[in-house]
Amino acid sequence: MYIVELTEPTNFEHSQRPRPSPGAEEVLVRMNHVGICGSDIHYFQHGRIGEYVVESPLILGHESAGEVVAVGRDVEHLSVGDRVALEPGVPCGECVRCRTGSYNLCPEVVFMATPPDDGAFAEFVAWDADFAYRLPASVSTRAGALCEPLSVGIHATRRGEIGLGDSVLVTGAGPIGMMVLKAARAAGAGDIIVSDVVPSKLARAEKAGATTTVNVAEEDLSDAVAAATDDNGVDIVVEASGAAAAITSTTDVVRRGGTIVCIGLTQDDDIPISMNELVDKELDLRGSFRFKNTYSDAISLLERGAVEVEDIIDFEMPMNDLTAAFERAQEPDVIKGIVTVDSE
Ligand SMILES: NC(=O)c1ccc[n+]([C@@H]2O[C@H](COP(=O)([O-])OP(=O)(O)OC[C@H]3O[C@@H](n4cnc5c(N)ncnc54)[C@H](O)[C@@H]3O)[C@@H](O)[C@H]2O)c1
Ligand SMILES: C[C@@H](O)[C@H](N)C(=O)O
Repeated sequence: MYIVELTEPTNFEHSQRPRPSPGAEEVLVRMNHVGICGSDIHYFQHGRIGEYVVESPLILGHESAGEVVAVGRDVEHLSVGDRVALEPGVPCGECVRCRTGSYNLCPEVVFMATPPDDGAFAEFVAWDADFAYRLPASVSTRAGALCEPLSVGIHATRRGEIGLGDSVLVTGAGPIGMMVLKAARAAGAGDIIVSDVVPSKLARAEKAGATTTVNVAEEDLSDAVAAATDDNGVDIVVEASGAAAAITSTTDVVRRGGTIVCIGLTQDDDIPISMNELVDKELDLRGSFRFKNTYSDAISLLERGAVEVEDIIDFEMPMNDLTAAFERAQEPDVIKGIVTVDSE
């Protein structure tokens, strides 16, 4: 089968590998669409993210969907021909985190495109059938691939307990911030303010339902949030930029008794947060890591038309042009690039 591997920073090699056979509890999926995520780009540029280092050739890509072409003997809920979205992390199922319902925190998880685990820029992927979700006829494999970032948005929305009428600030209108915006809207949030530094992204956030947008390169975030909330601050801030300034501002722009959810990962771990505001305003500060139990809900939201995801896509390019696709995905206006997987 045709695969593309990252062999060293900025170098993809196109090659062939034997087609895998599905294990008893696996399905073999012929990939159709794979999204390019910021973490793929980071591995492509630097060959590492923190302690995760690409030490041997690695297949990137973890936002994926395709068609089942073979099923293992113990798989009953999927059949050849089903179109599926693949949840990219398969937890061990046995550790205390898995057994207590937080499988997204399993330290033994096999997560696509996180060294040493291969991802989905491959013609075929054999995957645990419990983490392959059938797509209804109305949901494309393009949208199925985007169930992954949508899942990040759903999980953060749940971490923030965002509900009916809540006012929300989402910092960052990249793919993750856009998915938080969409999940928060679907959860019934009221005013949703979105900040970024790229005007075209803010325009797209507005089109996707942001009630206020703030270009923090030109406007003061605190002033803009105060103006939009009668000086109260928002009920919930979801930090989805990883930018130090945005992280530091969270305690200022949230209301007394409000909640801050941090999704953004940063290059610099040493970012100031006001402890006095945290205590005096009695804030809840919560991390949000990947997702759990989100895929079925993501697919249901898509099927019912409660959430649209394809509007974040800027371009689609074939896997045999993967380097060009990764270069294009780094352009400042781009939110999401999708790769179509064909035989070479
Ligand atoms: N916790 C998780 O499970 C998880 C999952 C995926 C991504 N992430 C992290 O979430 C963050 C967002 O991911 P992404 O793929 O959307 O990244 P991205 O880089 O595509 O988007 C970040 C956006 O933030 C904007 N930005 C820059 N400075 C800003 C500022 N001061 N205020 C507001 N916006 C600003 C950028 O212009 C960009 O549009 C990254 O840090 C990523 O590593 C975390
Ligand atoms: C969750 C996923 O999108 C993220 N890039 C990760 O590797 O954790």
